[in-house]
Amino acid sequence: MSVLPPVRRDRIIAQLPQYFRKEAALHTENDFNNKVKTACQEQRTGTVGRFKISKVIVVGDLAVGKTCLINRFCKDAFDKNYKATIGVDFEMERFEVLGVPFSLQLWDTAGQERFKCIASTYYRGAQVVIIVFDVNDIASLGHARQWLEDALKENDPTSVQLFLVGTKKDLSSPAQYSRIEQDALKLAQEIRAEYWAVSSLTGENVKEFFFRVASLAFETNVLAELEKSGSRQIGDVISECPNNLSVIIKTINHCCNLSLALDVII
Ligand SMILES: Nc1nc2c(ncn2[C@@H]2O[C@H](COP(=O)(O)OP(=O)(O)OP(=O)(O)O)[C@@H](O)[C@H]2O)c(=O)[nH]1
Repeated sequence: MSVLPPVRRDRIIAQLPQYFRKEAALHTENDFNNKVKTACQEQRTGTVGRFKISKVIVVGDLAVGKTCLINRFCKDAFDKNYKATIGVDFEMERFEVLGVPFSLQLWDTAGQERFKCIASTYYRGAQVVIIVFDVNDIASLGHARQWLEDALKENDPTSVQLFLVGTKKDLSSPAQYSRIEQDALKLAQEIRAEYWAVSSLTGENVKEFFFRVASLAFETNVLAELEKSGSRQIGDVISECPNNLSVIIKTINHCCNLSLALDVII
């Protein structure tokens, strides 16, 4: 029996949320993968839905707005006073995707240099890396590659899903914003990240962004589970082969000619 309360109604995802910019999206499908949808309908999602929690790390320069981004989504709160994160902090967020429970563990890490070595010890095991920069501070975008490199040192680069997120959109004029967006899109394409721009002050795009993160992480996890169970089936067949082969060989030995043996086997 589950002791957890039901998932909040505003954390239920029934449709794949769309990307922010087509040119820097992890994928551009309009809907969840068909195999994933079928697996969810048939309740064949393996560990996803029972034990699976995806680890998400949020990294980026100091004061770019990592804590505010997480707090806007998880607590619907915004604090205009800056309080540096010391080391790390984390929030759990529960979703229901295509009827299946799914949780994200959101790790808020410190951007300040002196706390970086504590924070980096928590990078390991991340399935999603969110690199945050301030759209009003081009230097913070320039440092994104270094944050990525540090995060990937602790993780398998081929299995991590990357997001590049520009914050504080409310502080930037449309002209200023569109200039930095060009650079951000270019970088996102180069590092194969999905690009988003948000404001934690107004809440613009914050929920959409985290719904997209949860959905893509969920989809990847279910596909991995399906692959695992598929290779298990092939493995089972292979492990049965020696038996089948020995039956065939024995049958051939007992029959006086090959065509008779084949008749018996088939
Ligand atoms: N106007 C505006 N201010 C923001 C926004 N997001 C964050 N801020 C402000 O930026 C400052 C830094 O925000 P934090 O979320 O604490 O930054 P951080 O990246 O977590 O900082 P570290 O913990 O030091 O790494 C705070 O004063 C916030 O109020 C936003 O979307 N709009």
